[in-house]
Amino acid sequence: MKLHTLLSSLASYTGDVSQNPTITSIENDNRLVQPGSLFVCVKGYTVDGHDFAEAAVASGAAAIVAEKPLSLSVPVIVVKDTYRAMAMLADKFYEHPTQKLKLIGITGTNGKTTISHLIEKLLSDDNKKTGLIGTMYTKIADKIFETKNTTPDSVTLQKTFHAMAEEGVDAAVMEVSSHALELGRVHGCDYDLAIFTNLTQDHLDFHKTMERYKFAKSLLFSQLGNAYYDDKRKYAIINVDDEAAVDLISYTAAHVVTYGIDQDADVRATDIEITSSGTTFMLHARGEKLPMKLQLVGKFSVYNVLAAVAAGLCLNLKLPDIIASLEEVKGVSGRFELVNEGQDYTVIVDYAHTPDSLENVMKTVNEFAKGNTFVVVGCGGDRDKTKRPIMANIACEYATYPIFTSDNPRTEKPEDILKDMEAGVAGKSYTTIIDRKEAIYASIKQAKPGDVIVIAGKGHETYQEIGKQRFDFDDRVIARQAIQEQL
Ligand SMILES: CC(=O)N[C@H]1[C@@H](OP(=O)(O)OP(=O)(O)OC[C@H]2O[C@@H](n3ccc(=O)[nH]c3=O)[C@H](O)[C@@H]2O)O[C@H](CO)[C@@H](O)[C@@H]1O[C@H](C)C(=O)N[C@@H](C)C(=O)N[C@H](CCC(=O)O)C(=O)O
Ligand SMILES: Nc1ncnc2c1ncn2[C@@H]1O[C@H](COP(=O)(O)OP(=O)(O)OP(=O)(O)O)[C@@H](O)[C@H]1O
Ligand SMILES: N[C@H](CCC[C@H](N)C(=O)O)C(=O)O
Ligand SMILES: [Mg+2]
Repeated sequence: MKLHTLLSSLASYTGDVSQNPTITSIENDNRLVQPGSLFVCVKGYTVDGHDFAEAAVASGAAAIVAEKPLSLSVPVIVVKDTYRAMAMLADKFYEHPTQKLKLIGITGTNGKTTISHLIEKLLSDDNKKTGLIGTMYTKIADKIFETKNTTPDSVTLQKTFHAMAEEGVDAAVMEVSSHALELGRVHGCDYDLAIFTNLTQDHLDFHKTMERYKFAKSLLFSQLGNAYYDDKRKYAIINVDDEAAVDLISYTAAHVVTYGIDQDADVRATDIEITSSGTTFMLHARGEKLPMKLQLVGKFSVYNVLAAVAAGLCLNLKLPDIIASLEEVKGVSGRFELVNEGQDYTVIVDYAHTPDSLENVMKTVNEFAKGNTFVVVGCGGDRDKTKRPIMANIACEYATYPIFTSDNPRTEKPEDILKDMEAGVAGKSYTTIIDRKEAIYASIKQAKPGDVIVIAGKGHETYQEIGKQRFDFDDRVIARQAIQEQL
């Protein structure tokens, strides 16, 4: 694409654009620049991309987008905000890919990965070709690609949508993290449905206050737009049991569909019954009242299913088909995943890494545990420190035997993270075992018939990040080994 054509996506810029080179790709990392690339200089949290502009030109960059004039041999286009400009340029370069498919965005503290998989199942059961972008991977039809972030940067994102459109994908479902919203990674995405799960404490290291965190989430709903044409309706699907709902509804001009359990809602569950193997409830939607029998466990799973039902209805699927598809779902990898080697106690690996998710999971297991409960839990390094004592407190409140251990310490000292956790539970009874493998083994060695062990925080992760290195580590594999050694 010619530079001038690409620049038509920007509302304003300065700089000498007398040359009009052909642009072959957009990059924000100089190490990926090829001859003909447009290099966008982004001020990051670690380094400033402007410092790599010269290196980008040396690698063949045909033009630079920056926030200040730079003296270089190629055109330098100066904009106020390179994050925002990069998203617009990427959308243009990849020919507005999100206008070529249905796009469903899910935001909220917990439940995004789960709901995205539920909706993908609804769509593929309706014979649609699907795409998925989220914490575990990016999926284009049947092909799976590794991802670094839950929501990638805008160039990777638009490139992925372009690949989806080329592959003939009908609908893409994606997790939209609050970081992505705050950093404008999703500017330029044309969403058809936006879903809000819940807002509870996480990521305060990044957003600083809950108000600011809520504001970031709200950006998805203000971005949704207000097209009311019958073939391009926009829907905001909102959990009304969460107190942020009122604000989020006020930010959108799209159609609003609510879901909930405690409050009256367009899609609602009543008469919920939870066992260790599933959940039943009555589903109320569009004037109908139908029973549902899930293989997923817990009240939080009912919320996720209600969000998926609401999405299915907005996508014009039939209620009986939606119910049949969702009743088939056995679970999502690392979310309330049972490790069953025939032992007479229950072992659950779950991705709870926030206070709210830990509390939900522990409340759920307490509803069916016949014996004692254990929780093996840690907190991630280089992340919100204020959630550490709260999570420790929840562990002590809901488990008979809380065991504190390491999650992904990253560049922090594991001992320091554990000290932050312990600060929340002075005088309470708990055990601390720094090594996660030893902690898992300790819980399994002590388990008696009827007990429930929850191994929380890492779910599907197959690594442990210590320092800047990732080591092979899978809670499910370790738990299985430990159980077998006891049998
Ligand atoms: C705080 C944050 O979001 N950081 C993201 C950010 O990194 P950064 O600001 O540190 O980037 P940087 O290293 O300073 O580099 C600045 C610029 O210089 C460029 N550069 C850098 C070095 C070089 O040699 N050459 C070069 O050109 C970089 O490509 C970049 O454009 O930009 C990177 C590239 O897009 C992201 O991968 C990175 O996410 C890091 C890995 C991260 O941990 N992010 C987390 C906090 C995050 O975003 N999490 C959310 C939510 C998860 C959830 O739902 O719970 C997510 O969406 O994943
Ligand atoms: N609707 C929900 N409400 C509260 N907790 C939930 C809900 N759904 C799932 N959880 C809990 O949160 C954990 C993470 O779920 P999931 O991966 O679906 O959320 P996420 O929003 O994608 O998380 P992340 O921000 O890490 O991407 C689960 O393992 C479970 O403990
Ligand atoms: N997307 C979340 C995942 C946290 C998972 C947990 N195991 C941790 O490392 O803190 C984050 O990056 O904050
Ligand atoms: Mg996720």
